[in-house]
Amino acid sequence: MSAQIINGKDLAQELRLEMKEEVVKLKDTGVNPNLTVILVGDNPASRSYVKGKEKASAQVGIQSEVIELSSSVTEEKLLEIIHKLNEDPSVHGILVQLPLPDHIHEQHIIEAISPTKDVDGFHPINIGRMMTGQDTFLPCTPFGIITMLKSKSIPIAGKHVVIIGRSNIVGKPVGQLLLNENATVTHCHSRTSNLKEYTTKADILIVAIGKPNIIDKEYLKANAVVIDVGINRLDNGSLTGDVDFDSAASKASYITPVPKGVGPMTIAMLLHNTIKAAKGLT
Ligand SMILES: Nc1nc(=O)c2c([nH]1)NC[C@@H]1CN(c3ccc(C(=O)N[C@@H](CCC(=O)O)C(=O)O)cc3)C=[N+]21
Repeated sequence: MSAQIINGKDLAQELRLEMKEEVVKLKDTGVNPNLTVILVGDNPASRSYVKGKEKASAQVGIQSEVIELSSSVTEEKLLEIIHKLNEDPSVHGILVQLPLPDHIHEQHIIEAISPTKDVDGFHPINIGRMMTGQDTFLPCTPFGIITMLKSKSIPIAGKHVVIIGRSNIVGKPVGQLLLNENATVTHCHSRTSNLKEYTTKADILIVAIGKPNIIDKEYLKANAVVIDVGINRLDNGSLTGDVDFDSAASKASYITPVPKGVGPMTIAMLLHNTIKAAKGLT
């Protein structure tokens, strides 16, 4: 193995310690940062992510509330709850855990959250601000990825970044953020023909496919930086990424593991956004 591991768990811990001090100062000014999470239904994965958010919030002194709703809740009822939270000055950040049940239109929910409390960075206003390079809430996973690259002083400007995946929460925004950092960005996806032709030209490869261990060293250029955004739960209960870690690590210069990679950074950036919201900065 030759690659250096970018440990997101350790970096997230460092960031939480810094944020903890910031929260102490905020509290001295009479502001108690609050993140309210809405969890609909009882998908075990969603529940476990929400637990992670609660634990991380507690560590930095952010008050977190979880509103649990039955999977049969109506869209109307969910919208009503969001409107109340929008009006509540003690709530700084609102996060509706995705995915939602099929009878609820995700986009209606995302657009109902006040852009000033949208700590996920999913509201079209905040996406538009991100696209035009303005200060706003950045989507947590892309923001976490950029923070990991910067933590190792990995150059971005002028580098060729290839992204596999085009979701609204990872693939599209991470490309935009890296473009803002002056990278040359290529987006690949399920309809890309001859994927390897692109990935083997990547200085930085970001993998967000959702299939366990499918990207190995054959897809890499020598000394590439590999960021694995996949979170796949295997039948034996273990968690694995989209990248075949051992194979890729033998050829890459830097690589993120799963677990302890991008996941914990996503949560750290959510806390960052909540503090930003509590300061009233957007
Ligand atoms: N509105 C919304 N915002 C989200 O940010 C959001 C969401 N919905 N829905 C689900 C996805 C997924 N997600 C993760 C966050 C942390 C870990 C994480 O910390 N993972 C640990 C392992 C956790 C474990 O062991 O289960 C790790 O990779 O080391 C994973 C996944 C946030 N999401």
